[in-house]
Amino acid sequence: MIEAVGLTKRFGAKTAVDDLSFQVRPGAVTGFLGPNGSGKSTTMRMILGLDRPTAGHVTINGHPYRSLPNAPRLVGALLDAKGVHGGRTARNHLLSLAQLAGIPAPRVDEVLGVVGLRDVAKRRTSGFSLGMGQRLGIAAALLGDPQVLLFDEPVNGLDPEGIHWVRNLMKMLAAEGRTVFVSSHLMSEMALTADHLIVIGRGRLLSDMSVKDFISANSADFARVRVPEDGPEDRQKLTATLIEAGGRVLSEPGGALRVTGLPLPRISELAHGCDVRLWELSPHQASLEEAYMRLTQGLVDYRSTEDAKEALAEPPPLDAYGYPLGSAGPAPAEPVEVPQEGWFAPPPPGGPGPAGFAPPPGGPGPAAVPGSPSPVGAPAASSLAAPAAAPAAGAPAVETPAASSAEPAAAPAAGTSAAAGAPVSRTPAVETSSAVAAGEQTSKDPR
Ligand SMILES: Nc1ncnc2c1ncn2[C@@H]1O[C@H](COP(=O)(O)OP(=O)(O)OP(=O)(O)O)[C@@H](O)[C@H]1O
Repeated sequence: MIEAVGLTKRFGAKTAVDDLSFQVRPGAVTGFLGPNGSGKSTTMRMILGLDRPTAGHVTINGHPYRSLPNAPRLVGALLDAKGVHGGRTARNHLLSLAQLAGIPAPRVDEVLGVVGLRDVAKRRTSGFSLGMGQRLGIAAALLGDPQVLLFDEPVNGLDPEGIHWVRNLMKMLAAEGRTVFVSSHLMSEMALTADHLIVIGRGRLLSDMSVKDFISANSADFARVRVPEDGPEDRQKLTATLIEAGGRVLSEPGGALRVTGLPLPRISELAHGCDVRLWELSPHQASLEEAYMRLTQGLVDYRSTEDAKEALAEPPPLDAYGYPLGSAGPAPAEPVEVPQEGWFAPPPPGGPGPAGFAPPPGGPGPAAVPGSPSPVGAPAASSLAAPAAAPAAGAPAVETPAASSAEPAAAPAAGTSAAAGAPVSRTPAVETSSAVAAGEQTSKDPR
């Protein structure tokens, strides 16, 4: 089990990880989600002893990584698939890691087979594609047959077959009782792979719950209602009736109505009562992506300039459910259009989130992006506070090499699977432990 308590990391004035406490339990795949720059990699690096926490601590099976007896056999990690020495063959790369960790050579061939790289085992890694590099990184993580596995964006660059393979691998590792902690930006993939989610935003914990609970806590189920296309007046009549009965009605691009607040049988009765035929009445649940976007949309640091322009728009006044005022007004009413971003999720019943699910202090909280429904009282136009075009300006001084040397001098057992994920051998001549920490330290984009 991985346990973080009050974990905090500051880089100069920048707080990358802020008082984070969570547990990652064995026997499940735990997804680690958060917008770009929210502190996922930094958290993983602290778990692996590659960054020293400014405050708090994190342990694996009760010990800090650096105090673990036989760490390479207990913990495996993929942090940066590009962190391999391009002049070496895949097999030699793994062999060197295995030797450093006291792992017998036959295991190298075994993991090469597991990740599907046996045929290219004798090729130099400099010629590897992104996907092949990912597979090699995963092989390195698996080398010690560890009980605890960390993967930072493992499906990056993989083709659909590769993504499917990683999904099954993660599930299989968890089913064997291992602790699997995996970060990803691919929500659809996370929805299929993870059992549990830890979501952070600007370094702070936003959510720690099962995927199912996360979706229902951050979005509402809705009914899709479709009337015959030749009856616009029927659509209007039904909309007015549904709103009058207490429903919330949004209009989807294809002409269907998205209804929340009324159970399906009630919608059916109301339609019958106002003599409107239905072509569709179906229950729907928001996707993980929609629920995630709803939770984190106010906490995104880096946004496209188009979105930034959008942020200049005045948000519409909203009612207590987070819908634009007027959508629940007296009949006749036109349904309000579903926002077109493609990720709109209706807010959960009763407010912006579950009890105890508070947005970080000072943060805009969920649903604060103008143009999309948000709960009353949520600070608006938060993205103005974090201009997309100037991430570097907002970033504090990147930790200098001198400052980096304040990091633990000895990296976690070089040659462990964890170190394998780091650029251990980026420079052929420099393969010392401290090079691992220093190399990783500077490998991040100075965002
Ligand atoms: N060595 C460093 N020096 C200064 N700032 C850093 C350093 N490493 C990370 N940061 C900053 O800390 C914040 C968190 O970065 P981190 O890489 O942990 O985020 P992330 O969630 O992994 O992002 P992504 O999803 O883009 O990989 C960012 O603002 C980043 O710029």
